[in-house]
Amino acid sequence: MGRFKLKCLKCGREYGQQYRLTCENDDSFLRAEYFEKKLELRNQPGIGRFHSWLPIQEELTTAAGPITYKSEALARELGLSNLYIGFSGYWPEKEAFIKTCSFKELEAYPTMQLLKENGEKAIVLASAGNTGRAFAHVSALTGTDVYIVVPDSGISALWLPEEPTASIHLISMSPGNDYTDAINLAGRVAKLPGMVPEGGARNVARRDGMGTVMLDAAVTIGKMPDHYFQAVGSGTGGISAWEAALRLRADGRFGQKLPKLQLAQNLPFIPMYSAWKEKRREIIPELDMKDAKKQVEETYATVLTNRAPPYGVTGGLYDALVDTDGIMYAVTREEALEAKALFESLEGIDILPPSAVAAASLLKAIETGKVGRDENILLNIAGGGYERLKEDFTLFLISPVATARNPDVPLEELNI
Ligand SMILES: Cc1ncc(COP(=O)(O)O)c(C=O)c1O
Repeated sequence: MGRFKLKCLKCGREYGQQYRLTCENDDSFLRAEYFEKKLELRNQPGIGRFHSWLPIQEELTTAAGPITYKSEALARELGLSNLYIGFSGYWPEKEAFIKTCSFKELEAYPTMQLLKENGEKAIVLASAGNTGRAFAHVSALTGTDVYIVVPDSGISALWLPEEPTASIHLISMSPGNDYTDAINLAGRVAKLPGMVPEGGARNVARRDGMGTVMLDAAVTIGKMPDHYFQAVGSGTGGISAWEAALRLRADGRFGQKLPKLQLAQNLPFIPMYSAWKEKRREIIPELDMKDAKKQVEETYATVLTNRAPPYGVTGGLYDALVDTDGIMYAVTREEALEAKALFESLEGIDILPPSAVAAASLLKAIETGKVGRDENILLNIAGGGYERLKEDFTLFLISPVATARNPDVPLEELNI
């Protein structure tokens, strides 16, 4: 028996339960409509708790999942009385067991499960680093084949807390290619027979997996937070938080006001910030990311550099920002580094660069009066605990099976 249907957000066309990324009529997002309208927590240790709103049949049993806790030290320092930290990473003392250290693992488990339930064999994705690591880890655990295309800047992020398996096929790109080049090459590889494109933000399993950060926060706090802080590159996490909030609102037990999305990009690469500042649905490359490749190279949090984010598409980040009366921030490298040091010294766990950008945006929001001292604030620390993980695990680098010169190389050359 099915648990959900897919619905096109533009034309309303409905599809049954399947691995589908697009509507046949238009380019809008599809959204999962679950038959369970109330969130009913399952007795699982991690993300599987939120089975009600994950697009899969079988419950996930992994210990990896989002955790939420109320900050004391950072909250005191910032003068906030209800600051909650959503932490996706490794921090066993807080029961956080995401061993690839980012919320991308929350996307990977339901996506790979949905793939399996639909009888598909191999999935193809592009990654700036963290997503690839997450999918490689789940591939190592499940044996499902993954083809991961990563730009040179992301290769050092492709490590695992276990020995890599033959099911992981890593394709690197030579220097000069960025994340968007990796997306373009992955798109071509995905057209080979037997391959399924992962789909990025179009993949409902990815979005609803990431949405569990908001669900966990609402369950922990007892209601939806007033504000949601996250650093964005594609914006998928922001879209996911919004969609999760829509479901929580319809549930009725978690409040009726949608959390205000407060999202950050890292200077100098800030296309969505730049477009949203003018309330434009379109990103205009000449205005919003002039000299994009150079900007990308200069950006501290490299995973936040997507040149083709799902911003203007129906159901994308622009719609999420409009619906939640959202705000975007542009954060400098120095601001991020300062916020990282502050967070780590007060909260006692190391965090990844994008999380530092998110923390810096919270500091800006306080300075400019964009949050009230007593409001419920959710700071999504979407990646962290890497240093903590190294204390407990040996890490293994994944070796590429091929290196591509550019996104247009003949695929035979890659020998995959
Ligand atoms: C730790 C972390 N935070 C934030 C992001 C941005 O995610 P998105 O823009 O897809 O929401 C990423 C992307 O890789 C990430 O790895």
